[in-house]
Amino acid sequence: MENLKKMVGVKAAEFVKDGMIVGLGTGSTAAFFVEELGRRVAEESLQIVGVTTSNVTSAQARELGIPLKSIDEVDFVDVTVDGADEIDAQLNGIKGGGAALLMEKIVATYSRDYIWIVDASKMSETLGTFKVPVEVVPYGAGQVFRKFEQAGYAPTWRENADGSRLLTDMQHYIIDLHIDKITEPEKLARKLDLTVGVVEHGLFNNMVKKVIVGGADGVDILTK
Ligand SMILES: O=C(CO)[C@H](O)[C@H](O)COP(=O)(O)O
Repeated sequence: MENLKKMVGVKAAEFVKDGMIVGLGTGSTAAFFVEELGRRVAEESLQIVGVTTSNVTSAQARELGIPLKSIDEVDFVDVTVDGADEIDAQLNGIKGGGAALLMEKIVATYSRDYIWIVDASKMSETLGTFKVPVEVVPYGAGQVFRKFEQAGYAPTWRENADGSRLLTDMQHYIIDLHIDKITEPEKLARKLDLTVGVVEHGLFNNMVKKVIVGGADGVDILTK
């Protein structure tokens, strides 16, 4: 599995050229992409500026010597490469397994090209195998949780290893929704968008342009 993640991370780095502003995703797969960019910065004098999607990725990029800017310091991002938790046949996806969905969605929104890198186990016909993370402001979060219970979404709080409630980099909570088959991801996204207290959710519908999938037979590139 680690080999597959590395393979797609290195492949995605081929889309990064000198002078680009690059969105740096979050997670174990995106970390291989960032690592490869760091190698090229050090060994090949690759000139790029990174815009990161989490504190963890910022720390990794700094360690590797990749120059960084915030999303507000750039006009746009040339290309963002990120992982995903589940992708359906139409290339809609669920993200946020690493609790970075808000920053990830903001950076993706201002990116001219947006690429996901995954191993083949993340691909499915219909979304729903993975939980849908929803980022909520702490004030009134219990009310939002109850609303999700009443809607039949079987919500759970995202917690740290010690059982305390996880706070995102943006100081919000995550409520995970367990919905079996999400046949209409756009309808669900609209409902979540309209829920007061919800900052963002992990449904990334119609956003990605390319998916690089690593499997036993090598790398496959799916485009939209
Ligand atoms: O959305 C994310 C973080 O919020 C990650 O991209 C997603 O969870 C995939 O991570 P990994 O590559 O470790 O499986």
